[in-house]
Amino acid sequence: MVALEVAGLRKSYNRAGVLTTALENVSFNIPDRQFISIVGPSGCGKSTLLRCIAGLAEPSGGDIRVGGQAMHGVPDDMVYVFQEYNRSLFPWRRLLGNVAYPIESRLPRSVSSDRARAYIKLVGLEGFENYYPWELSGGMQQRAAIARALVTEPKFLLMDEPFGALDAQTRVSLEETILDLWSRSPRTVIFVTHDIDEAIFLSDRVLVMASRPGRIVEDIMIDLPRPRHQIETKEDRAFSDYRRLLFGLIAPPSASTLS
Ligand SMILES: Nc1ncnc2c1ncn2[C@@H]1O[C@H](COP(=O)(O)OP(=O)(O)OP(=O)(O)O)[C@@H](O)[C@H]1O
Repeated sequence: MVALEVAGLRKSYNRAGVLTTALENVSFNIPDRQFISIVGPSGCGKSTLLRCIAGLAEPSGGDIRVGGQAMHGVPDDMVYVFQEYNRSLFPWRRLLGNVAYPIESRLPRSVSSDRARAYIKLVGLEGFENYYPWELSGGMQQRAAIARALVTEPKFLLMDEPFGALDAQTRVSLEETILDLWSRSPRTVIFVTHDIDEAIFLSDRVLVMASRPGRIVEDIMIDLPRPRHQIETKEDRAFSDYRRLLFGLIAPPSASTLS
């Protein structure tokens, strides 16, 4: 079943009379529960595309349909995880209060608290329920932001460079966590990243964008077995073939000819 349809999407920004076409004629469908990454050079419109899908930016043209329905405003069953984890948590709330926040007004307190504790455990933060965000490391804060996104059990998880500000080791560990969460409860994920290896490692499919205007130039199915492993998967010959293909599509010609 198609979870999301994007057809002829266009988005332009008018800033002080200067018109920037961030997206031009972007079209694709995402089946239910697919894990899809969007890669492309800086400024090609990845975040703009994600923001339009999330209802955070108004398209200038084209259609976005969620579950077959035209989208109006911010869809209920979609959550967004940003790169800036330190700005997405409430500093005055402890971890448990932060994670329970999206569900506490619509569920009895004991239910929301139990569910928040379950997600805190799933992201590996059990024992830290009473800590404030500023008492947690960057990786732990991003885990908390992921728990808070998932506690609503959304159909769609949208992530914009969620691990971009983390060190390499923390990033690897969070990639494992996201794959583990997704395998337990597959949902439609749209994941924006600059990192080609990360996109291949996580995804069922990678959309490649190019700039000026922002558009999709390639749509690649990633046919690697799951579960995936940091060592075995990345040593797979097919992984390096995808890597070479994507690098050639994204890197400027001078970089791809360097030896
Ligand atoms: N609010 C805005 N007002 C004006 N122009 C904008 C705005 N947001 C984005 N743009 C422009 O739209 C284009 C696409 O930007 P966008 O942030 O979507 O790209 P990106 O691929 O996510 O970039 P990066 O990888 O560097 O985060 C860029 O030229 C950018 O300058």
